[in-house]
Amino acid sequence: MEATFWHNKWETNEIGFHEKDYNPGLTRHFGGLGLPSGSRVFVPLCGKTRDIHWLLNEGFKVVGAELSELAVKQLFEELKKQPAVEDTATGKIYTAPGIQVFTGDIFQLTGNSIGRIDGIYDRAALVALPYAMRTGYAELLRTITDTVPQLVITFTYDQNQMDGPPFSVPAAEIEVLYAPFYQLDQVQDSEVKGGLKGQCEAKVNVWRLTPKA
Ligand SMILES: C[S@@+](CC[C@H](N)C(=O)[O-])C[C@H]1O[C@@H](n2cnc3c(N)ncnc32)[C@H](O)[C@@H]1O
Repeated sequence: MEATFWHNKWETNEIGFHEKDYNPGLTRHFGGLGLPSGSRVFVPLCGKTRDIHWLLNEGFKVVGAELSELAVKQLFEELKKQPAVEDTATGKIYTAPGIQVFTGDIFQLTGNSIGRIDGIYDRAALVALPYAMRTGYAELLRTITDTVPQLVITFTYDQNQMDGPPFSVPAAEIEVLYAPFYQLDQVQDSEVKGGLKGQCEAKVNVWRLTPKA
């Protein structure tokens, strides 16, 4: 998707992807990554997800990446945290105790810029990207985080019935993207109640990715 697509979504408040409650896949399965409290968790394409509140409450440190500065401002307001804002060549960095969010295109990030990462939480990030971008995205995550454990939440549905985002990312694609580097465990495979966007039958899948030794 073009950046303008997402900026427009935030400006018009068409953010149906934003969940009011913590994602059940996160609360049920994040512990399975085995990350100790205090670990730095990368949340790519983070929007203003409430899941960041949960991670912080659980004692994790959060590093986010988000294109829309409007989303990032709302995130900090809702967290009731006053950020320090630093201007860099690739975008602004919002920082407050326990959290740092990089605004701008995630593909501009490097391992040096984000620092050490211990785990990744991907909800509505991989599935937000069209097929042509997903290989580059998976490679980017591995490169800038040194192949750390991930919890990845995806949807599967008949892509002929509906356009993304969110896109359908079937198990076979998860295997192509991640199996060379990770042991894959599908820890949840459940129906989306009422269908995706109320339009088509879909499943929500939660994947635990454990780095291969
Ligand atoms: C479907 S939303 C999911 C947001 C969040 N993960 C959640 O669960 O609510 C995808 C988000 O990715 C952001 N985004 C899209 N392309 C991006 C890019 N290239 N770099 C950084 N953020 C991007 C959008 O602005 C949007 O907030």
